Amino acid sequence: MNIHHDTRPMLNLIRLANGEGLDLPAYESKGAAGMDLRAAVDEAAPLTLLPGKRALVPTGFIFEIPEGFEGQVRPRSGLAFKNGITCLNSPGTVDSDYRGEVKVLLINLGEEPFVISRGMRIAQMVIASVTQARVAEITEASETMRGAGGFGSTGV
Ligand SMILES: O=c1ccn([C@H]2C[C@H](O)[C@@H](COP(=O)(O)OP(=O)(O)OP(=O)(O)O)O2)c(=O)[nH]1
Ligand SMILES: [Mg+2]
Repeated sequence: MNIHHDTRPMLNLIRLANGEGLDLPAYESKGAAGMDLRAAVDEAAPLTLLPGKRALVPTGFIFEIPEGFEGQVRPRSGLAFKNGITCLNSPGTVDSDYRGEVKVLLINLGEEPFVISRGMRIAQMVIASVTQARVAEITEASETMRGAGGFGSTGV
């Protein structure tokens, strides 16, 4: 018998009151890296983001990111290209121990007001594995060819 076992990490979601009726965050194509996040703004009160302004937009869900992973909140290129809408803290970091509502910090870098209505796909979240390092203070760094050269030291 052929047993198909889904080995993908499990992402548990808790729907909050403001997420009532919203589609679950979802991968919009088979190979999509990120799941689209929807705006959990009030149906009767869309959010207007004026040029140059920012807003923390709720998603309506608590994400239980599995241990050893993070959620990266990234802009959608279509909104960035067409409307100048991006994530100010891109990529946003959702820690695996965070138990608050995931929110998206959007900024309008465009020239027109942008209206965010309920259910609009405003950003995407990529689940990525994380390595935590141990930290040790030392007095001398090991020698390398590069040394302290950086910020364009190798030329263009
Ligand atoms: O785009 C984002 C970024 C962060 N968060 C939540 C989840 C994350 O685990 C928490 C803290 O984020 P971060 O560490 O980036 O912010 P901070 O300014 O360092 O806050 P804190 O002191 O709470 O860590 O805020 C979001 O919901 N969306
Ligand atoms: Mg932090």
